[in-house]
Parts: sequence; structure tokens; C-alpha cells
Amino acid sequence: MLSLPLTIVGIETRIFEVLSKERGKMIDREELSIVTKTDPVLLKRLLRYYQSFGMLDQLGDDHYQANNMTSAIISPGGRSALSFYFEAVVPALNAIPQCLRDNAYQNITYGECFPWYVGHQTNKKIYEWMKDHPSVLDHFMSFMIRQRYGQHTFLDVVDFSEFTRHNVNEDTPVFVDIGGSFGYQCVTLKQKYPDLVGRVILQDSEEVIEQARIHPIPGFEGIEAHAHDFFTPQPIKALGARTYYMRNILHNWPDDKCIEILKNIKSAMTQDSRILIDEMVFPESGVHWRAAQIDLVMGSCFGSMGRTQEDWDSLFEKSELEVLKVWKYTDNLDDCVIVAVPK
Ligand SMILES: C[S@@+](CC[C@H](N)C(=O)[O-])C[C@H]1O[C@@H](n2cnc3c(N)ncnc32)[C@H](O)[C@@H]1O
Repeated sequence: MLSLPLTIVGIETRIFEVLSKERGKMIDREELSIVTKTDPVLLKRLLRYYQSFGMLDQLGDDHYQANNMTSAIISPGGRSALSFYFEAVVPALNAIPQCLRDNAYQNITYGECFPWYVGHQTNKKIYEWMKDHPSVLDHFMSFMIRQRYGQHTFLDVVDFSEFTRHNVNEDTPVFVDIGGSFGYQCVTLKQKYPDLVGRVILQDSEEVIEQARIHPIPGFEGIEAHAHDFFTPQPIKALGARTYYMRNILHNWPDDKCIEILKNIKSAMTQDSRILIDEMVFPESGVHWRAAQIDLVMGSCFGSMGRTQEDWDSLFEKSELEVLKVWKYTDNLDDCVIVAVPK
């Protein structure tokens, strides 16, 4: 309950950072108090809390040491995820009881009493709101880039050369990553297929593309970065891209908005094009706690939801899409790549 705000305190006071820098070395409270400029009595209470949750190790009455959790908290991915949850997500989650009560326990959808609006005292949806809160947008982007470092990707199960076997030259767009943030998936593709022929294109909002160009991630060379609002017609259509890929995009939007996004892609597709949807497909029972949590965060912040196979089938039916294949690439979160074409 308290762990998120108190973890933010540990980040802001630099308690975790100082301990992590001295990894393997014990630090006593007096020294930590001087370096972090934190009152020694307050520090004692904070450290007691952190050790009780395993965020650091206590080696004697007044001696502390960083452990793996301390390092994870202070890593760029850890910091950005914690800060984003604290500043953006928690206010919306706190408004859930009031909104559900006021809405007589109907499902969470955009409306007057929507947790995001109430929690943030705003009438702007989350992406619009983040434009006015650039530091939160920075945390969000940094979290998005790092959230899956070192984990499986769709390329572990998909043989991408299947999509580029025929009539591909260097002008053919082979991979358009729609809402691709800083282009991590584009880079992963190019690294896995260094001889890939054709254009690899990243699309995202203007603000994100600007940042992706100013601070390119390692391996970004050779990737085209275009600003594109996916609620407008897909501009990569002259040759029809071989694949239009979206990871964790549709789970941010309710069905009516997903249908708009998909319609804009369909209008650009040729016979050789495929839509690749990289999302969790929730099982009907035994859902992992992280997936169940993501579903409710999506509901309260984005008015959307995690989808079961039945939910996806219904969305594709309404979007007039035919599913050609579904590949699952993680067991715990049921991440899948769904290959679809217009009916
Ligand atoms: C949940 S993130 C997923 C990022 C990336 N695909 C990944 O899996 O790491 C959603 C992305 O959609 C982008 N986005 C939101 N609204 C958009 C819009 N209208 N047009 C284009 N991109 C948008 C955001 O900037 C963000 O990068």
C-alpha cells in the first residue's frame, strides 16, 4: 500500500542510489544521513521499512547494503516505471472506488465519472494530458523503451523472412512499427535480420518522433522515423508495406477506437500486406497477476481493456479482418502475435 510513495522517497533522497553505488559494501546510517541530507531519525524509519520489503539488506543495527531489488529500483527502467505509476496511474486508481460507486458498478468506460478524469481533475485523455506534462511523458517513454529489455519478442517465434520472400527491393516498406515509441522493435528486427532488404519505418506522435530523433537508441541507424497519428489514414501505402506492426497499441483503446486504427491501416494495404498485432490474449482462467493488473490500469487510465480470444475475435469481426495465424511467445503473460488481413 505504502511501498510506491515510499520508494519514490528513496529515489528522490538518493538512498537507493548511494547504496547501489557502493554495491557489496556496508554503509552505516550516519554516513547515509550525511550523503543524502536526510534526518537520521527519519532515515532509520525509512530504512526499517525498505528492509522489511526486501528493497535493501540490513546487516547490523545500523548497517545497510544494496541488493538486487535496490539495483532494479534505481535502474533507468525501474525509476521511470515507478515514477510513471506514481504520477500518472495511481491518481486514477485511487478514483476507482468513487467512479464505480457513482456508476452503479457498471463496467469502466469513458464518461463523466471516469477514473482518469476524476483522479487528475482533467477532461483530457491520457495522451493529450501527457503533452501538457512533459516530465510524465518522459517517464512513460523511458518505461516503454525498457519494459521488455532482455525478454522474449515476437521475433522468437515468427520467421520474418516469410513476409519478404517475393518482389522486395530496397524501396519496399517491409516493417512499419505503428506507435513504436523509440523504435526498439525496429532495431530488434534489423539486428536479427542484418541482411534485411527494404525500408524499416517507425511511426509515432510528433513529440515522440522528435525525441526518438534527438536521442536515438543504439542501433537506430537506417531506420526511418515518421510522425503519424494513427487516427488518420496510413501514409505508407504507395507500395503497400509488407507488415504493419503494432505492439501494445490496441490495448490502450476501446473497440470503437481500435476499429478506426485498423480501418486506417486497411486502406493502405495491398495483397502482400499483413497486419501484425502483438498483444496479450488473456486466457479465460488463471490469468497472471501482472496481466490482470494491466487490464485494470488500462481500464482506469485508457478506458480500454485486456482482451480474451473471444474479445479479439469480436473486435476482428467488427473490423472485417480475417486472422491467418496466432503465435504465442510468452507463457506467463500470453503475449501473442496475431497475423490478420482484410476479409
Ligand atoms: C503503450 S505504448 C507502446 C509503445 C511500443 N509499441 C511498445 O510496445 O513498446 C503506446 C504508443 O502509442 C503512441 N501513440 C499514442 N497515441 C498515438 C497516436 N494517435 N498516433 C500515433 N502514436 C500514438 C504513444 O506515443 C506510445 O508510443
